[in-house]
Amino acid sequence: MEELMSNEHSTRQRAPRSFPYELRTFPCRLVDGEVPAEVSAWIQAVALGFHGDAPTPELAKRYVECEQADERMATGAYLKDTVSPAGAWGVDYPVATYAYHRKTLNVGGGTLLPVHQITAVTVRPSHRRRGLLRAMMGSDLAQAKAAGIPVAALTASEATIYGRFGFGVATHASDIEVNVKGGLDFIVPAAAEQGQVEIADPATVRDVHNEVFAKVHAGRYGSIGRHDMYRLSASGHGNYGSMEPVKNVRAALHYDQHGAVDGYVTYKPSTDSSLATVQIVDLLAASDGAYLALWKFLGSLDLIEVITWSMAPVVDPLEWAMAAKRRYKRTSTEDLLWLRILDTPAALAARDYRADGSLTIHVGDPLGHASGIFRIDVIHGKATVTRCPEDGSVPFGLSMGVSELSSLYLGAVSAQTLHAAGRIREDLAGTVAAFDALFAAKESAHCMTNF
Ligand SMILES: CC(=O)SCCNC(=O)CCNC(=O)[C@H](O)C(C)(C)COP(=O)(O)OP(=O)(O)OC[C@H]1O[C@@H](n2cnc3c(N)ncnc32)[C@H](O)[C@@H]1OP(=O)(O)O
Repeated sequence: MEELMSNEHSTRQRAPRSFPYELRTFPCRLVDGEVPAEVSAWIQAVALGFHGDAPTPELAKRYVECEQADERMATGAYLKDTVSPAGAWGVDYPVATYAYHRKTLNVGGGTLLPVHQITAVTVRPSHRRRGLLRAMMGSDLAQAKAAGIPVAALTASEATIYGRFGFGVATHASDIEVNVKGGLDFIVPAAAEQGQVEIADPATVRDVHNEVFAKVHAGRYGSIGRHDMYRLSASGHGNYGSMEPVKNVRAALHYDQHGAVDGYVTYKPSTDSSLATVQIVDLLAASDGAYLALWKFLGSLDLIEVITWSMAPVVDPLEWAMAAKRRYKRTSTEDLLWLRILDTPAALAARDYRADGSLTIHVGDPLGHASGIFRIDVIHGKATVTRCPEDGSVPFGLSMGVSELSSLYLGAVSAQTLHAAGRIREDLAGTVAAFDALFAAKESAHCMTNF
């Protein structure tokens, strides 16, 4: 709390610094079937920032085909009123990149909330720490707010960058290793025997991906939309580094009792282990039965001792379904989805609530978008959120920053824990407990999408 307040203070006090850049935003799309020069230079700058290979023109074209399906908008920061030294990249190459696409976030109760997904953030090493990220983020969040988008989201390369802009960790994912030597036994075998699992060509996963993901996304609290490249990377048909099919990716589909595909797993042999290890590339399941059946299938792979997965849910039914719980090892758990509330009343009203009640909170936001005093009244699980005057006439029970509210939003952490961490202040006794009772989620949020 103190830190958030001091951030707010330091933002206001920041001395003006020279900013010899111009920000330009443009759609990432083909024109007359070709990659425009501006988009091509932007793609090269992104690859530089993430230490990737320089994309060939063919590869760049495939990227853009995906990105235009997402209606992705790119921003570049360009040096103005100058020329580049001889031999260096010209001023047509952006010194910083940033992009967004807009999809939806499952906030419970069947609601898919519009969300502004930020990605491809890079700053050229020779221009870092001069305020380029701050400038791009500030202008983009303001435009997303003005466009009526209630929440922004990203997945972060480093955990220390985005809190200052109001983002908070909203979901986690675990790296797991499941020992399947001799097969996987389940406490209730029938739970893993629903529907049918059969091997398929990975190209089939590429083709059914969007349909299967839509089913999973609609039912999975915390799920965020996937960009078009996902159907390629999930099926081993390409990624931002290459569009060459990965030859050792295998696939199995799950069919429900009506024969409809409602899940799949893609997997490949792991390269970094002496054990007979298989690594899950992607696993989607629209029902608990499909999920366990796909794991039972993985357990039946002969010659394999260990299955690894880097996107397992933090609360994983598999762990509790297995006869030998100790054969499930969670090797690490990290933040995955970061959210940033832009419109507090809209975001809080969209959420699903399990209990009724009322409370009033104060939210601080260094960028101003989400700040204010808000009264939350939940009746029959639906919230009405009212902005209150900030003239001292309305008492509030809790004070927090927008980063904290964004972490509380889907239940990644409780108010009690953030209070114990010194990050929220209880202004009226009992409000921390009241907040947790009101915001308790019926399940643990899980996001299956890295972007
Ligand atoms: C959503 C995504 O795309 S995640 C991928 C992010 N990109 C990368 O990791 C690629 C490599 N890194 C970079 O390109 C750059 O270093 C960036 C984008 C992380 C930062 O860009 P910069 O232009 O240097 O940041 P900028 O000068 O605007 O700094 C803004 C603030 O963030 C802080 N900051 C910037 N980078 C970091 C970092 N890696 N760790 C901690 N703090 C950081 C700065 O100190 C500054 O703080 P202040 O304004 O509170 O004083």
